[in-house]
Amino acid sequence: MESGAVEVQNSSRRRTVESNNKDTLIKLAERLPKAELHLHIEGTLEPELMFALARRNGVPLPYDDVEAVRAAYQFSNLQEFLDLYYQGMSVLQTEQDYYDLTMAYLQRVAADNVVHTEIMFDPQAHLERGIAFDTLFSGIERALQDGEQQLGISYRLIMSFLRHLSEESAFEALKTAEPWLHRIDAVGLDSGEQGNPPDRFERVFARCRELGLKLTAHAGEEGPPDYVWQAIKGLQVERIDHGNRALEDAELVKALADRQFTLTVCPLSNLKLCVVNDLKEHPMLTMLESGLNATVNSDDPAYFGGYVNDNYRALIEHLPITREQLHTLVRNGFAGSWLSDREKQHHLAVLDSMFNGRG
Ligand SMILES: Nc1ncnc2[nH]cnc12
Ligand SMILES: [Zn+2]
Repeated sequence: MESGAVEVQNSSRRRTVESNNKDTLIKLAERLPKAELHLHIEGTLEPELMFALARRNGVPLPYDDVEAVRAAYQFSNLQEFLDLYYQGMSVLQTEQDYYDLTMAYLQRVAADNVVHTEIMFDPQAHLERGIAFDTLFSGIERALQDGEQQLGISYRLIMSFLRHLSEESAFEALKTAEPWLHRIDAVGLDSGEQGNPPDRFERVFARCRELGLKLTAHAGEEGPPDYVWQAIKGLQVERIDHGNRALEDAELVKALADRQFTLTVCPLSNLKLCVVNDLKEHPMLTMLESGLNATVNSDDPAYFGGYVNDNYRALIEHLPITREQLHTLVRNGFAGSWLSDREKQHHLAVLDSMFNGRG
């Protein structure tokens, strides 16, 4: 055979081997037990449920059908998504609506082998529509309790403050939540990042710390590395949600790596919101190679086209990720969770044995 033809044959064989390896890795990722640490429950509202709840509650929707809703999910930045996200959640009115929303998410991720989830909810977005805290909280919590019993998915609850609103509004939400605080594990900070620096929320986060709540914040999704510094120094968070833009500041990367911060990274969200232009350019492997404890999460799966396994699959398809790196990512999910040390050790041991071929 001509040497050119041999080369073509070799390179096509190489591609087949690579794609077989990727398929094997995807199948492994799908069946591994996983933790999800970055999930907005309101972002799990699938168009079908949105329509069902709109009908149930007599809420008008500006769409003719579910296809029209899906077609509208084209975003060029975070704010364009947030506008539809806040509009979509207007169909949530009763305790049963919040239950149905949460249970649908749990049933969906049980199929992805998620065994632990730490979910965020945005109370201000519901309180300002006249929904009582008890209504939303009871529905979400009842589904989480049923999910734990029926599906074996453990959970933690994160109450998130909306950063486009004032710190005073965050304090009001905290006051409203007081009777339920012993059933809430952590607080977070989300919504439009640009122009809404973490510093503005230092006092409310200090108060939450005093109350014994754990702390996290979205930072470095669209906002500059300085917002990540503010989150770790000013708010004194224990985790960073997203953190992509931390990579622009070598000193910050070193600080996050030295202090073993967990970053809750969301690949399909990053693609949909144009934080990255192509998944081939996603910084996940750079994060791992820089010693950052990155994890894989879905953020708002109903809006971004995928749940946890879809995010793993997308990463494996687009990046030269190794089996060891997959192991690290799934491990980081449990290690960075707010499970007890004993629970973490249990999950990590199961995971390690699956990777070592004994699972
Ligand atoms: N990706 C995201 N960033 C900031 N706030 C959000 N609220 C829901 N999803 C969000
Ligand atoms: Zn988020």
